[in-house]
Amino acid sequence: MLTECFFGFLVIAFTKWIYDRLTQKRCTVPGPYGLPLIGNMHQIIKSPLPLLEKWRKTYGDVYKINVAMSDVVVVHGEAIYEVLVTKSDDYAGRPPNERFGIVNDYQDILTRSADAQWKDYRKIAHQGLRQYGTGFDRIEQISMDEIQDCVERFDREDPFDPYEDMYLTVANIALIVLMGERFDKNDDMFKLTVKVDRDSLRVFGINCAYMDILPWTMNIPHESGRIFKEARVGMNTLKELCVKKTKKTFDGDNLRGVFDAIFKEQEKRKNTDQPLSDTVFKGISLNLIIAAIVTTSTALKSMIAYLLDYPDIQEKLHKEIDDAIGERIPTLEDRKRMPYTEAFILESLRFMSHIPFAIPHETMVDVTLNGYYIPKGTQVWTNLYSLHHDERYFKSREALTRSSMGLHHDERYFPDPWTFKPDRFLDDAGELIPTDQRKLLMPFGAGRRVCVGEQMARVRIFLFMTTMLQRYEFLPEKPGCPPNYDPRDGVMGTVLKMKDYKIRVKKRD
Ligand code: HEM
Repeated sequence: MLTECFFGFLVIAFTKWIYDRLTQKRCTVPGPYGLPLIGNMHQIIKSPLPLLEKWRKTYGDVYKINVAMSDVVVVHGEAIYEVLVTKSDDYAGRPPNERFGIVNDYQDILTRSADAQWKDYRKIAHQGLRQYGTGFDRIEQISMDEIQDCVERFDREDPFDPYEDMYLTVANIALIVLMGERFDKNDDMFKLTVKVDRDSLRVFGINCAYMDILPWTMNIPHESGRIFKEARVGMNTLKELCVKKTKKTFDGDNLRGVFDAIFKEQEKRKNTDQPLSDTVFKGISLNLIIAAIVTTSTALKSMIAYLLDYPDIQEKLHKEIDDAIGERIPTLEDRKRMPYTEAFILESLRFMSHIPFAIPHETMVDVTLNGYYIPKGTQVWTNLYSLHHDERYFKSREALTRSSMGLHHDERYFPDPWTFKPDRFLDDAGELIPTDQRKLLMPFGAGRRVCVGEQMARVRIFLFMTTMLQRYEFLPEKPGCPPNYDPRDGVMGTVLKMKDYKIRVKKRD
């Protein structure tokens, strides 16, 4: 029966493929040939980053591959700026793939194409996050307690892997910010959050992309199918729990976190012509949880690794912290007076580019990009990883500034985009170069679909890093042997991570 279904599916899929090719106005973007049905999927599953770079060199900044029977236009270089920023509206769709559907049936921010509802969902999330940024002093206090506890646990003699501790701390901080509550690591809510986060990472990785064309494989008993099922059940339970718990304990005079702010908005909209349904509330809640944890914790993991190889950079960070903060607890206000630390964070986000292709976009109308015709409904990947290591822009501060201002950018300097160099984001006076001069740095994406949690992530990273560096000097497990933090050797899943490593710490006087 299973075999018959499979062959039945192949015949239908093949007929559709032929039909599409004969009837549609074709995308004129060039690209490598793939196999029937699976396209180039078998090639990119193994190590997509170097392969996409190879194709860029062959076909140019805009080329087409085929993944799971869909054309995917891959964009590199400054064309990314056109896709994400200058013609943002035209590219602000999301492909309606099967895996996206399990998040909340497209009734959420992350997976929904840009329409009036999506705009409204983003507004609701922003309102909540903004209130947190300005109003919730208590949250800052509890988050800092959580970070301090984590940093306290680093006080060990033996070498240790800092990641798990940081990951759990970031997860708890996300829950504090969103729900206004600090959870015990053994609390069911906390354990479920961590499980959903880890399962979704596996489900949305490139090696589960085949489920988009073979959705029935989600239901057959095999390893990925099992994870998929667990992820779906976990997500449903978690979002249900978040909304139920928020409503049950809500006190309008004492907003505890972002979900309270969203619930308040829901109450306000009751009996209006724009109500906020529980389904959407759940979708937004789940988005904010799953997007917040692994991104921020993997970023912290790489940041510590760079310090181990660059004692001089670590020394500059220590000095800035000593001068600007001293021994008191770091605060958000300190960021303004700490350009070197900010440059270090920007360079770290550039260097690893943790979400290498952003999240897939889709064209909302027929478009022309670099002279090629791309029909409405085509999937588009913006290769931020490649952009952030593109020698045309990241070889020197001058090149970055010039290209960001739209001036010529094709001179060849010595290649150093693979060198970790916070100074590239500082001017001659040691101040952070203005945002409009680093437009091609887009670790959070840009334009209409820019990351909703950018500010929250940057604040968390700043507070975490300054608290750790205030207390310790970070050293490699074996003197003179820092871990391999080269992104080209990173582990590629939904996010790009470096491999695990151990550190030693020395308490600072
Ligand atoms: C270092 C941490 C983070 C990085 C590097 C990061 C990066 C990104 C990127 C590249 C995108 C895709 C943009 C696009 O589709 O073009 C994105 C989207 C998103 N991020 Fe983040 N993110 C981080 C942290 C967070 C946090 C803390 C939250 C929530 C509190 C969050 C919530 C979201 C949401 C909801 C979207 C979807 C936006 C949309 O589809 O309109 N992210 N992020």
